[in-house]
Amino acid sequence: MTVVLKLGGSVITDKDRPETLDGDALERAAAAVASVDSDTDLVVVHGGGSFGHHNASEHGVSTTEGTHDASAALAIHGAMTTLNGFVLQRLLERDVNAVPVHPFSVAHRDRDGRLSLPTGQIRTLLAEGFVPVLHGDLVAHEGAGATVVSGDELVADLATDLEADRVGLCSTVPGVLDDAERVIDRIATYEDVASVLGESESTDVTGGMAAKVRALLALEASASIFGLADLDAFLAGGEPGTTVE
Ligand SMILES: Nc1ncnc2c1ncn2[C@@H]1O[C@H](COP(=O)(O)OP(=O)(O)OP(=O)(O)O)[C@@H](O)[C@H]1O
Ligand SMILES: C=C(C)CCOP(=O)(O)O
Repeated sequence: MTVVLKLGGSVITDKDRPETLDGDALERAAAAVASVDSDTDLVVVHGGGSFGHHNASEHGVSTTEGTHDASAALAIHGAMTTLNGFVLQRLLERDVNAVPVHPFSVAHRDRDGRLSLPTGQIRTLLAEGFVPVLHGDLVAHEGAGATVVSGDELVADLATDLEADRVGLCSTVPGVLDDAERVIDRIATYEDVASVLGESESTDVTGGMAAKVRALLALEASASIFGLADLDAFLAGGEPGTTVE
């Protein structure tokens, strides 16, 4: 069983305060990840939250607007590796065999923005009993310098390439909400939800919920979007929150 799990940056950080961790939430997420049985091949991806988005926004960098300035690139990538260090540390404290995989070092986009993410190292790490931990990052982008890649995009690529059985996005909301703030149970087409989908309420250069749903609709496997309270339920095999088919 292969599971790809994204821990939303908005969950594990305080998204409104630059470079501030939500230690309690990260602790809860780490405890949930530690409960996954060792037969499961688990890949964790985390987003940026208040690490990465603020830096990217300050430098005018997004998934389509790039930079050729190495110090800007280092500021954005550095914020993400700092957060990655905190995530790894919390996972290791819970005896999760977590190791980092930094997309900036391995992935790239072509001129049309199409992402290539090699997965040989991830497959090998999984086979050797590790839990690879990737994160939203910068990637080399032909003709644009370096642009942002969101954790959601990485999840979609990984899920396809690794033929994941289950895909989960743990966010700060309990699922995709309708205009009465109720969790929508299932989404089959973008048109079903286009009118209620918005961007993130905080600084977010990668498109918030709308981009998430688009990325998940493109997948073969069905995927769940849920809140931290439902992370245990998802990892235990349930389908909490919103299922994107
Ligand atoms: N219809 C909707 N239902 C739920 N959330 C929505 C909706 N429309 C917009 N949003 C926004 O999308 C946000 C979730 O997307 P966001 O990208 O911030 O989450 P994340 O993946 O957890 O964080 P990050 O991108 O930092 O990793 C919610 O906090 C909310 O502000
Ligand atoms: C802003 C950067 C560098 C990464 C964003 O990743 P996301 O939070 O998954 O959208």
